[in-house]
Amino acid sequence: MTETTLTIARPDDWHLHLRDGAMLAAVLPLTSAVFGRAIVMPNLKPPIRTMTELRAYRGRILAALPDGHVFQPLMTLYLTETTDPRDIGEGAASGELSAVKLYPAGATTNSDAGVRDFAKVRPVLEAMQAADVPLLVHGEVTDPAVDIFDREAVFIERVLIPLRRDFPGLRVVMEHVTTREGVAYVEGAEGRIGATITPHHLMINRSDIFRGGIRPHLYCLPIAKREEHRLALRRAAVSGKGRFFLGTDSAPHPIGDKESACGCAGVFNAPVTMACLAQVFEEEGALDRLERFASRNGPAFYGLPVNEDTITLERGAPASDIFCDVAVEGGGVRVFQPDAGLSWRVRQAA
Ligand SMILES: NC(=O)N[C@@H](CC(=O)O)C(=O)O
Ligand SMILES: [Zn+2]
Ligand SMILES: [Zn+2]
Repeated sequence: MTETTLTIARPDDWHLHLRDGAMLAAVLPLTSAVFGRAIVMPNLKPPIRTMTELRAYRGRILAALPDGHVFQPLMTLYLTETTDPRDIGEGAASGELSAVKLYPAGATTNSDAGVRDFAKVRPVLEAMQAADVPLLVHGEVTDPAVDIFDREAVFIERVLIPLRRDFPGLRVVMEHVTTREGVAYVEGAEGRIGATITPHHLMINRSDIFRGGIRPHLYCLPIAKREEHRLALRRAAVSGKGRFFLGTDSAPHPIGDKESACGCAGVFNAPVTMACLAQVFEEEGALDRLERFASRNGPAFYGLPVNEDTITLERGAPASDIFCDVAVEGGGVRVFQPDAGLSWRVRQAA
């Protein structure tokens, strides 16, 4: 008999963009209705570079939480060539700093303040290794000579392997892994490494971005790759292996910024993440391993307890308005919509 409901420990999102201001207020409730915690990305304009900025941003997130939502934002600092190593020690000691994010300068949305010269951030990486603060990497090289579809694999060879050799005790997460090479590296590497996987990279390949015309709402970075890579990501996600866990990379942008002559990168999936995952895990015959991917492996990697309460997924079409644009002053945000539709939904509290 096929299951019609699935109850799992409340999931967490280990890679989320909440933005700020009106956008934060519009998108946060869609995450906090379902997820217990999220690693909040620091690529605001300007980015979150100091513990003072981090505390203020955390306060704005908590202030934007709807009544009745129990949600813990786990805060990150944006690594720059001028990051103060003392901020790392202070943030780790107080428990306010969950991780530090490395954006190679120019790699993605709001990454201009990122790292160009890795020698300049060595003292910060040393402080992180000493205080056991994880380094989260946007793993793409920015060398324009490297083809966009190869940038993740080249990053592993040119940046990640040497960096981990120099800092063998540093905990590292390859964020939004998109390739067979990324999966193979994370599976085989020694030491403490994990990888987040997004729902959209489990559902689309690069051809989908151009199916019937150019579809800017499927454009994100790292860009979706060939089908063989999507299948490798699926195998990793459903494997149950502790190194792979959910990071939605839900990245809202105003529709006008995506539907543009130079559209920006990011897929907004927060309202449909768990329905998408139930679909993927069912297709893979692995619904029994969804809880590990979404609720257990992440806390284990970050050294946190699994959430004590649960959510229930049920078979059935999601509410008809789930794909409606999310209203934000100055223009809406388009929700990720798989072509095949969705046949699971999160049960709403009675
Ligand atoms: N993933 C994306 O395409 N965009 C993210 C940045 C990022 O995670 O690289 C964003 O902030 O919009
Ligand atoms: Zn990224
Ligand atoms: Zn991201």
